Parts: sequence; C-alpha cells; structure tokens
Amino acid sequence: MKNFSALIQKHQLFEKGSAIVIGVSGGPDSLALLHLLNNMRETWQLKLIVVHVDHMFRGEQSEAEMNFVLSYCRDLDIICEAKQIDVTEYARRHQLSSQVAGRECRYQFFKEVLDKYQAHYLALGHHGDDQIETILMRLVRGATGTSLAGIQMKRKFHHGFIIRPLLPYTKEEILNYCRKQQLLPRFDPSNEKTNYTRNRFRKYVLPFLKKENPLVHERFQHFSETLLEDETYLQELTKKYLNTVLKRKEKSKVEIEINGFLELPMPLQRRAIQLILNYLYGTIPASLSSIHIENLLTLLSQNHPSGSLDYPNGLKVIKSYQNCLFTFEQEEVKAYYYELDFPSSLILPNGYVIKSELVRNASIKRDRNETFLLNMDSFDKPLIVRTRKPGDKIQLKGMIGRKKVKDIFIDEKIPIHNRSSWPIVLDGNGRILWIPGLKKSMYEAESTGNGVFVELQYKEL
Ligand SMILES: Nc1ncnc2c1ncn2[C@@H]1O[C@H](COP(=O)(O)OP(=O)(O)OP(=O)(O)O)[C@@H](O)[C@H]1O
Repeated sequence: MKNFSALIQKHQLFEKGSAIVIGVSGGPDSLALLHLLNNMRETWQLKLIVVHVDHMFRGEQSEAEMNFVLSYCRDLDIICEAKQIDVTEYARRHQLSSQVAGRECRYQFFKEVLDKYQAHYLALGHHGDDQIETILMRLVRGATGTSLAGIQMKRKFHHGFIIRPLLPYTKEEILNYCRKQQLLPRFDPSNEKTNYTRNRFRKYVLPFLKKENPLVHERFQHFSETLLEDETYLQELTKKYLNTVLKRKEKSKVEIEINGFLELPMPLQRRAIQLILNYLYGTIPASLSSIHIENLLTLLSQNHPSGSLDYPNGLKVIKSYQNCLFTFEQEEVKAYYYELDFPSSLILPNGYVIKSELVRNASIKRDRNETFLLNMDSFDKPLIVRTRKPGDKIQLKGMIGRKKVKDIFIDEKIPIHNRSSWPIVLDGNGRILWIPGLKKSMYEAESTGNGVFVELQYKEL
C-alpha cells in the first residue's frame, strides 16, 4: 500500500488542506484507512474527523467497539464523533430491514458530522473485494447502467463527495497492512450473517476468480472506471435525443412519441427508458430489472397499435398509437355530464374548454371540427356535454347511417387513455351533435344568414 498518496493524486480524490470525515467501524478496512490518511495528515495538512455509529445490535460488544474507536482516536489526537442509535427500534418504526435501517441512520449521522465540521469529504473503507462482489451481484440480479459499475471511487454526496481510496486494494492486502502496522481491528461477527447473498459470492466465487487471476480486482476496478466513463457520455447523449421525442413531462407522468423514439439507436433507446424510469421513480425499486426494459422495447417496436405493461409500485406503461405514456396515475374513467348554457365557458376535466356564444349572421367553418354551429330554433334544449357511453352512435354529416363513436376514436387514433375523458355534445333528445375536435353530425346548421345561432368552440385551456 506504498502507493497510497500517489493513488489519491491520480484519482484526484481530495486536495491538500482538505477536511475529511472518516467512517470508522473499528474493522480492519476502516482502521487501515484511518491509519493511511493519518500518515498523510501532516504533509497534506489534512483536517481529519472520525465518525462512528454504534447500531446497538450487540449490546456491550458493540459498545466496546465504539470505545475502542474512541480511544484509538484519542491516541492519534483525532476528533471522534460517536453516536449510539437504536437501529432495531428505527427499523421497526419505519418497517425496514435492519441492514437498510442501519445504513439510513449511519448516513444521516455522517451528514450531520460533515456539516458540523464543514467538511466536503467522507472517506469510507470499501475495498477491491467489495467491488468484485458488488459488480457480480448486480450483474446477476439484472441491474443496468451506471449501477453495473459497482462502487464509485468518488461520487457526489451531500455538499461534497464520498471517497473510497481502498478500492484498488484487496482484503488480503488490507489485513497484511493491519498486521504490519500492528493495528488491532475488531471483527464484527454479525457481518458474516447479515448479507447472505454477498457472503455466498465471497465464499464461492471470489476464490475461483482470484485463482484464475490474482490481480482480478484490478481488472474489475478498470472495468468499473471505464464503464462509468462510457455510461456518463452515453447518458448525456441520451438526454439530448430524448428531449426531441418527449411530449410531456410531469411529476408522475411522462409521454413520448414512439416513431421518433424508434429512430434512435438501440443503446440510446434503452438508456432513454432508464432515464424516464429514474425520473419517475426517484429511487428505482429493487424489483425492476432489465427484463422490464426489454419487454417495453418489444411492445414499442411491434405493429400492434396499443398495449400496456405493469411495472413495480403501480407504474403503468401504456402504448397507444403514436404515443407511449408512463404514469403512476390510475386512469379511472373520469365520466362527467354537464348542461351547457349559452353563452358560457365550460372547463372540461381533460384540460379543454367548450365556449358557447349566441351570434347573428354566423358563417359555418365546415372544414374545422373545432367549431360547431346550431340554429337556435332547430334543436331540443338543453345542450348536454358528457363522456362517451357504450353504444354511442353519431349520424355524420354527408353520410348515410350512423357510425359508432368507438370506431371514430379508433379511426382518429385517439390514445385509449384520452377516450374516457373526451367530450361529446348532445341535444336534449339524446342525439349526438358533435364530437369536438373530431367529427360533426348532420345536425349542424346548414345555411347561414339571418337568425340566432349558437356557436360552439372547442379549445385547449
Ligand atoms: N458503524 C459504522 N460507523 C462508521 N463507519 C462505518 C460503520 N460501518 C461501516 N462504516 C464505514 O463504511 C464502510 C463499509 O462498511 P461495510 O459494513 O461494508 O464494511 P466493513 O466490513 O464493516 O468494513 P470495516 O472492515 O471497516 O468494518 C466501512 O469501511 C466504514 O468506512
């Protein structure tokens, strides 16, 4: 571990004069990290602060570990911020596993200590074996994107960075270092029990890989760093192209235009979906895997005009003609029924408005389905605006026989999720007069001239 300070420089982990908070559990990794950083303290003019959390999992034993860290820091003349947190109680209250709860409590306290000392760096003792295990576990679980790069040597955290200077070293090198420097780390027996999956990788896979190549950890670290670089570049590119096919982006809804999306190269398509999911979920649920993304890519490229997928935590992905909607909102049928006065402005639940006016000497705008004209004397009052009902039919202008409203929605390629809130205008006798924006019935006023007309307009709010 001679090259430690060269490594800090090479990866630009921190600069001279930095204040660094070091997470020290009392185990070999973090103790070695503390020792190494302490060796640099003078020449690099570092301000070091140790932070320790006693999770109170093992009563007196874990308290003894805390006291060990406190006394070791006293010997080195380094400030130590130690805190006892009843993680079992926290886990019960928030319905979390003890592992997740421990992590939350730990990182919360880390932040408090960073703030207290206005430090920008939090140093943790993850090493090369942790890196191999993490990457393999994620690969096997089906993770995607930057997550496959495993543990990052330097990543943004709070108002600064988390740094992990031990990633280029193996566990064995760290244990040797502890022995040589006569450090006496504490070994937490619960470490062995808490993470079963990781332990299996450690026990069965790592020995095999190390036998194949004793420097396998360097290969994994190199893989992690280059993957992260490639991924960062591709994600920037994806953002740029995704913006060109984005139709709407709200807190719990994103809609894209499918044709434009399918023109993007496949690596960008995959990442675009990932970006949308990151945005909507905030934190991606563990149950979401690359299979979900593959299924969606298949759905989008199929000829079938519509279809939907159910993603974890209630996210629905709905393909409908040219559009694909990602939504957490339950698209319950927003049926409505209004009487339309004239003159008036009726605001509709779909974000549109129907405006009615009384006019004289009106002229028919035959080519526009956004307006509709009625002769005041020729229809039964009141005018009704409501959502569709099964079996609705309309007598179209210039056509013999009646046409199903459902077929009009299909012909006009109206997305399924828009159909249930689309307005339909009827007269007092229940005859469908107009499907605003789409089709007019034969009941529109035929001739203009003298008389009183009701002019209806359909527009976006
Ligand atoms: N209770 C704790 N208090 C302070 N820092 C901690 C604590 N637990 C873990 N850390 C920090 O997080 C790093 C990773 O923790 P993890 O539990 O994965 O490793 P570990 O095997 O416990 O490491 P170590 O050999 O240092 O105990 C540790 O090296 C240490 O820097």
